[in-house]
Amino acid sequence: MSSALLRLASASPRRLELLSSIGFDAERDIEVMPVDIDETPHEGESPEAYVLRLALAKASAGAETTTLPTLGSDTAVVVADRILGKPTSRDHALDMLSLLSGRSHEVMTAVAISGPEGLLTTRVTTRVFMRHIEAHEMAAYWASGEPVDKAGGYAIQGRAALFIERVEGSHSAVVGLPLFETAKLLARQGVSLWR
Ligand SMILES: Cc1cn([C@H]2C[C@H](O)[C@@H](COP(=O)(O)OP(=O)(O)OP(=O)(O)O)O2)c(=O)[nH]c1=O
Repeated sequence: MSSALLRLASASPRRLELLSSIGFDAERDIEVMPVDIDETPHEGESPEAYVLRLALAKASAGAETTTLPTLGSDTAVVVADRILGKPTSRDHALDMLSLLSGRSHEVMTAVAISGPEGLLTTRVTTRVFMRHIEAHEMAAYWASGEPVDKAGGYAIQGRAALFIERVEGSHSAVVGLPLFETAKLLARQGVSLWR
């Protein structure tokens, strides 16, 4: 019988790593079950509503086949009211980096956790300040392979740290899961980190 404490409805290796970093055993405590949902924003949907809707959809879909508390999350990069998803091509990635270069933007991450208390949610917005990125740096960054599966086409936990002057808010939320807020929700659902 599985002794897992939590189902993670996510294909993101970052979310699993983040949960491991606060004391979960990735193999024993977490059952990973990615769910496939349509991530297209609705017409006129605000970025705040968008990330919350997707986190709820992931948690709900993941919870259908388990009695374990189930976590779904979504991260979006938002600049000038535009939601930047994951780049679909080199040009798309370079366009995104050009938009982000030399200014600040917001990263919104929503988390939904189902469990005995029903569906609990939280949303964290973090401001990320990027320096100007030269065209040759953007090209080299794309060639590194890092932007591919990242919202906004960059990874703060990787080489994009070279471009990021500072962050106001939650660093872990930018990587994919706001750990402080997530641990509070988990505790409310009866998932304790201190065993
Ligand atoms: C901005 C940023 C995003 N990301 C990643 C986190 C997420 O994995 C991804 C945002 O896409 P999401 O759609 O939130 O997540 P996902 O598709 O990877 O996984 P799932 O939907 O199955 O949970 O971008 C970083 O790793 N570093 C960063 O600095």
